[in-house]
Amino acid sequence: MSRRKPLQWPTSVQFITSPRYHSSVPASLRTNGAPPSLPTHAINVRIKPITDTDHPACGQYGLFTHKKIPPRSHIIDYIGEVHCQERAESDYDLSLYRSQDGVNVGIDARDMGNESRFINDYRGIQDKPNAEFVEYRTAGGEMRMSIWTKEKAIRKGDEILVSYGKPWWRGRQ
Ligand SMILES: C[S@@+](CC[C@H](N)C(=O)[O-])C[C@H]1O[C@@H](n2cnc3c(N)ncnc32)[C@H](O)[C@@H]1O
Repeated sequence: MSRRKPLQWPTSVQFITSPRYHSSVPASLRTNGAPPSLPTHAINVRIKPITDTDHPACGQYGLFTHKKIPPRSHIIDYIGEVHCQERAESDYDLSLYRSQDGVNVGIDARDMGNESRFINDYRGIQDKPNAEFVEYRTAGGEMRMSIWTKEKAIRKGDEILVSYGKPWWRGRQ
């Protein structure tokens, strides 16, 4: 489905609404073209610049709710370039899965992605994350990473915050 670019979308990043496969991904690990079972985009979120000087990502962007999102609800899929490379230099790369034959598959939203690439880590902002990553498989068998609210609703206007995990931060020390 084609969609208009969200407000605040950076010109240097391609806005995409379905995963792109890098040539490093073997055909056996690619989509079979079946549609996703969950929407890959979110209508209840907005990308906003962070101007609060107490926020550790001040000067960057974050993703905020535009409407209250109930507990245990799908917010958005993490969409980007699916690859089987080492991309330690990308701050937008997350691990999707490790195949049975030991191939690591990642999703890198540095150069292309959707609104989910603006979700910050909770550290230094809130006591705990209000959202979490959840892996799932589409009806066609394609692995996806999605972001869901946790046990509490996220209020309208709040920043969506996940945990990137300790290894992510260790890799940047
Ligand atoms: C996936 S991006 C998140 C979106 C980013 N803020 C932006 O505007 O593009 C990850 C980067 O956001 C920043 N970031 C996210 N959470 C942070 C936090 N809790 N403290 C400091 N920086 C954070 C770091 O620069 C990190 O490399």
